[in-house]
Order: sequence, then C-alpha cells, then structure tokens
Amino acid sequence: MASADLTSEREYVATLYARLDELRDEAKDQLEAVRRTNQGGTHQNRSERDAFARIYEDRVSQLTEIDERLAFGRLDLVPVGDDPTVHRYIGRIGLRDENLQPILLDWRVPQARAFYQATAATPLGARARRHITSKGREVVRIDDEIFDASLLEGDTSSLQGEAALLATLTAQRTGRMGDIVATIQAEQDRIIRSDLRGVLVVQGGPGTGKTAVALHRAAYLLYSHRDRLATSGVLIVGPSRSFLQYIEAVLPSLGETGVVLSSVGQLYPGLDTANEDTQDVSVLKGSVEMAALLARAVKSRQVVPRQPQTLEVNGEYLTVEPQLIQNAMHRAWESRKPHNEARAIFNKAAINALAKQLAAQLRDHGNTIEDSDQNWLKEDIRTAEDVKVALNTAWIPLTPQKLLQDLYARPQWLATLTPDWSAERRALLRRDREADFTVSDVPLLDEAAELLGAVSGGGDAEKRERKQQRKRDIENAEQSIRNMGVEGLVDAESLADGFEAAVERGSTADLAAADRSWAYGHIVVDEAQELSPMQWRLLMRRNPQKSFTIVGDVAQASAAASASSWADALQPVVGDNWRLEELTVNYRTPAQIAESAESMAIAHGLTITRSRSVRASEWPVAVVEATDLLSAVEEAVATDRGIDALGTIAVIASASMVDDLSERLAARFGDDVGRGAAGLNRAVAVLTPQESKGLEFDAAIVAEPQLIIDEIARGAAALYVAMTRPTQRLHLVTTTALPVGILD
Ligand SMILES: Nc1ncnc2c1ncn2[C@@H]1O[C@H](COP(=O)(O)OP(=O)(O)OP(=O)(O)O)[C@@H](O)[C@H]1O
Repeated sequence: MASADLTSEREYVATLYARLDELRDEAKDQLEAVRRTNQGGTHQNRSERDAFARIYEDRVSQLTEIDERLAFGRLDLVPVGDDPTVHRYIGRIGLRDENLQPILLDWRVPQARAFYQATAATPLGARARRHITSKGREVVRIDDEIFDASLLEGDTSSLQGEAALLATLTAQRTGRMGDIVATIQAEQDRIIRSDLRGVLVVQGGPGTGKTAVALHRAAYLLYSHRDRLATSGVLIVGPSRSFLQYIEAVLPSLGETGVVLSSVGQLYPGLDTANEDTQDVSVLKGSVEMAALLARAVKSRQVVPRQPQTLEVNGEYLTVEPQLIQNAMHRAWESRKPHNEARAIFNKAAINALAKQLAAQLRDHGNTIEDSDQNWLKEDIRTAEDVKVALNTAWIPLTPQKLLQDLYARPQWLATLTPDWSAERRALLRRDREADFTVSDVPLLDEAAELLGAVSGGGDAEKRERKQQRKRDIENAEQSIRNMGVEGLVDAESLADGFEAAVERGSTADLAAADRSWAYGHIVVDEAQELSPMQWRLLMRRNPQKSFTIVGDVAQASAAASASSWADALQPVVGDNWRLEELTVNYRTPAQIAESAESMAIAHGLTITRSRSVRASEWPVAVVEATDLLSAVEEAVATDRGIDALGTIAVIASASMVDDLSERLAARFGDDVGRGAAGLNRAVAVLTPQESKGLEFDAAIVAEPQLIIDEIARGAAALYVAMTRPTQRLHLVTTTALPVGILD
C-alpha cells in the first residue's frame, strides 16, 4: 500500500472530522440561541422552543455518537462526462461542506450501493473500492479492491474487503452486537435494500448474519421511507430479553432510536413475562385450535335464558320471554363487533324492547303513556337492579385476563367447550386463577382482546384521538421546520416528539408499544422459526399491510410449538405471498466447529442450510470426557480463560443443570459469572440452549450434549444452536457418550 495513499486518506478524513466538529458547534450554538429566544412568549412559543431545543440536543448527541468510524469506505468511479468527482466517500452519516456539496455519503443512499455490491464482473460504475479502517479519528489502514479490468489481476473472490472483514470477525466479542456497516457483503446488501412491501423471509444457517442484516434493513427502511415509517413505527421482535439486550445498541449506533424492541413475552401491552410452560402445554397453547376455542368461550358467555324471567322495574313486574333476549342478541351479532362492543348494541336493543313491553303493560293497567315518555321508561329500565342482573347474565362484559383465567381454572366449563378433547388434553390447560401468565399466554390474551374489544368503548375513541393528535403534531412540526428554514436538518417526527403535550403522550415508539391495536409500518421478526401459529396470528394483526422482514433458520427451531418449514408457518397467515432470500456464508463460526455441528445435525435428521465459513480458527473442537461434570466444566472455563483472559465464554447446558453449574462456577470465578441475561455483561454466561439463541461468544462450553438432546423436545436443534455460538473455541464436556455425528 502506497504510504502516499494513506497520508491522503488521513488528510481527507481529517477534513470530514473538521466538518463534523463544525456542524456540532453549529448545533450547539443553535441550541443556545433557541434557549435564549422567547424566554417569555406564549405557551405555544415556549412549547415550540422547547421542541427545537430537544432537536438540537439530539443532533448534538447524534453528531457526538457518530464519532467512531465516521467514514469507512471510498468508491473510485469511472468519470462520466464533465463530472470531475471520481471519489465518493461512504460513512455512517452523510455530510455536506459549507457550499452544500456532499463530502460524505450516508451508507443508505442509492449512490452508496456500489460500495457493497460492485464486483469485478459487475462494477456498477466503480473502478475500485477502498476500505478505510480507523482507530478513533486516525486512519490506520486502507485496503483496495480493483474492478477496472485493465488493473485486475485474477482476484474474483466474492467476499468484499476480506482484510477489513476478517479483522472484524476475529475481534473479541463484548456481549453486545455491533454494527457491520463497513463490511456489509453483497448478498446481505441486496436483502437490506429489498422493497419495503410484502413479506420477505431471510433463511440462513447459524452465523450467516441474519440478525445483522435484519437490523441494518430496519435502519435502511427507516431512512429511505422516513415519511411513512415515522408515524407508523417499526417493531423488532426477538426471542428473549437477553437477545434484545444483545442487539439493543446496533440501531442507535446507526443513528436510529425510534423503534420498538420487544420479546415475544412482551407483545401484549401491560404484560412482560419470560415464564415458559412445559413443552406439551406450549404446543397446545400455540396451536391455532386455541383461536377457535377462545371464540367458542366468548360465544358461550352470550346466554339466552331457558325460562321466562320476572323482573321488577319501579314496582312493575315484567315477564321477559327468552325470545326478547334472543332478538337483542341477533341485533348485536349482526354488527359483527367484538363481544364488549356488541354488548352495548345488545343492551340498547334489549332495553328498547323492554321499554315497549313496559309501556304496553302500563297502558293495560290503565295508565296513559305518550311516546315522549319512552325516554323515562328506558331510564327506569336501565337503572333497575333486576334488569342489570338479567342483561349481565345474558351478556357479561369480559377482560382477556378474566376469560383466560376462567378457562384454565374452571374445568367443567372447559369440558363443555371441548367435547371432543381427551381429559388429558384438557388437563394441560388446568391452572389456578392466580397463576402467572406465560409467554404462550401472550398471543392468547391478544386473541381474546381481539374477540372482546374494549370494555367501555371509550378506550378506542381515546386511542383514535391520540393518533390523530400525533398526526397534527407532525404536520405542525413540518410547518415549523419550513418556517425556521431548517429542512433536512431536523425531522418532523423528532420535533413533534418534543412538543410539550406530546412529551406527556409519548413518542411514536412509546405510543405503539403501549397500544395493542397499533398498526406498525414494518415488523422485523428475528429467530422467527420459533414462533407458534398463535404468535404468528398476533404479529399479523400488528401489521395489517403485511410488510415484514422475517429472519431465521428452520433447522434451529427448538421451541416445541414451532413449525418445520417457512411454508407451514406462513401459509395460514399470508398464503403464498412471501419471498425468500438465503444467506450462505457463515461469518461467526470457524469451519471446524461449523462442520462438527452440521455433521451432528445431519446425523439427527435435521434439514440444515449448509453454509461456507469464511475462516477457520486455530483451535480444534475440544472434547473433555469426564467423570465429574461440574469440576470438568469448571476446569474447561479455567483453560479457556488461560487462552484468552479477556474473552467472553458461554457455558451452555440443559435446564436441569444450569443452576448447579452457575453456582459452582460462581464459587470459583465470583462476579465474573452470570446466569441467563445477567451473564451477558460478565465474562462467563451460564445459559440454556434456548437462552443462547441468536447470541455469540468467543468460546462456548457445552455441558453434557447428549442430555440436551434427551431433555428438550427438539433436542438436536437445541444442540445445533449451542454448538454454533462461538467465534473461536468450542469445548464439549461429557460424562457419557458424545451424540452421534459430532466430529472432533
Ligand atoms: N458483513 C459482515 N461484516 C462483519 N461482520 C458480520 C457480517 N455479517 C455478519 N457478521 C457478524 O457475524 C456474526 C453472526 O451474525 P448474526 O448474529 O447476524 O448471524 P445469524 O445468522 O443471526 O446467526 P444465528 O442464526 O446463529 O442467530 C455477528 O458477529 C455479525 O456481526
């Protein structure tokens, strides 16, 4: 590498940082100026001032956060016509000089595409691509790939910027995922920039970058469809809290903060659970049969009395025929509204009919009743205790929680609703009323809420009003931005977040997370192979336009209720309307570990997507045959720490063993050991295979692999997940035989 090139890149990057500092100072000045203006002013002025102040504060912190790796690439272009710009720099944000000429392109703009996609065969107008590696603000290295046929000498590798890529891949893991913006590969880039519309499924083996791609796609979509997604929001769903903790820093590092991250246990507002049912129970609760059962349960709470009832209304006794109640119910059913909302129609129809009956009865008793008296009669009926009881018995208001608790705690009622179920099957649902809800209850609560609707009817109106207010705020913000002449610097969504009233109501993300009926603009589902049919139904309700990015690996499906193919999972919810992309290169796991895991998976009959590992590591898979498992695992941790004292280690074992293991390891290694999500901030995390899903560590120690296969319903898939977590070293510690297929 010519050192002159390095020097000139250092100079250029220094000018970019100078501009960044300038913009940051400008934003600070603007912040000061805004704070000084309208000290008094009207309420509206103050609210607007505070909103702008917040924008500038955010801008200052965005420009501060972006400091690391501001620019990471350069494209050399074939000159077109008189255009003298032959270099285009790519970075984490876009920058313009004081004459508004672009000096750095945001990685998401269309002109940056060639940086990720150009190859010697299809150079996309580029002659060469340069990867710029920096430490702090200092450029430390540049790597070039040449596409210009006249300069090319035989390198047609499909991996871009190998040196830069390998440096990232072998770097030590921190327990937090980082962005890959500098080294996105062509097959990944195509997926990231794929059309917003429709359902995109990304299938790939472990470590192929599915999570990374999904997150960068979210950042890309938010940037490219800001108008649409700012108001509707983006939801990212992951399997567990530990997984969300692992990925939570990626989008902010790309300058995007307004997304809702949710685990499957948090998708029902007001509930946040990680409790799991046993496998049989979660299979049953996850099956679509539960939707029909819940519908029957709700319907069974709309009861026509068998006998006429006598009701007292202000001293008059009315004999009410079942037919009157039945007719009122028909009225309500015709509306096709959910139970609680239809109840208002039922009540009104029943009260009208009762008022007519009462008027007729009073006339029969010699009273004069004018039409204008109807309102009084209705009021008398509505407030009569007997009527309230009769109408409530016929059509009781219900909450989703109560409906589900009743279903679990009242075996006789469940039996009447499930005449063709076996007693054992029903017993799976049996719970005390006070039992905590589980992750598998989340979609059932949501389904019930859908069938029931809002109890008061007021909730929906309030939500509608809040959404409309949010829309008005954004329109006002757009106007203010035009008035201030700061288009492009400030986005309306963020400004609206700062309006005083909006602060109380919350940002789009806050509103969306709290609202079960929120329609997201896009949903990203990670580890989607784990979802049950009921969870799919819930997610589809959250996005009526069906704009989804679904990433996962069907071979890694270890949840008992998950589907065995994408077609099986998606057919009931979107039919054939989905497109598939595959990722084929494994960026995480060294070849010898990947091969061992794949060979085990195949020997156990899993259909896996084979991938090509980009590298091997110097450590073979280590097999420790022991008589005392706990001490052998303890020794394996000590050995690994001897190799890499600062590395991260996952100790993965089936649920029956994790507590003993974590106690034992904590006794030896103290605070360096953490159980579950807490372990992600420590050097050693003790996890079940399920908890390890989606995560990665420098080393993984899998304790008693055969027990994982034996104890978990889809045990081989769970072991496949566990074995593919390390970026460097895999240790298998066993006191029995190793599972078949494992190569050491
Ligand atoms: N283009 C890339 N440049 C640098 N690192 C990459 C690239 N693609 C993926 N990686 C890294 O490879 C590792 C695996 O990626 P990721 O976790 O997204 O894979 P995955 O397909 O979701 O794996 P799993 O199915 O096991 O959850 C991560 O450390 C990620 O940052």
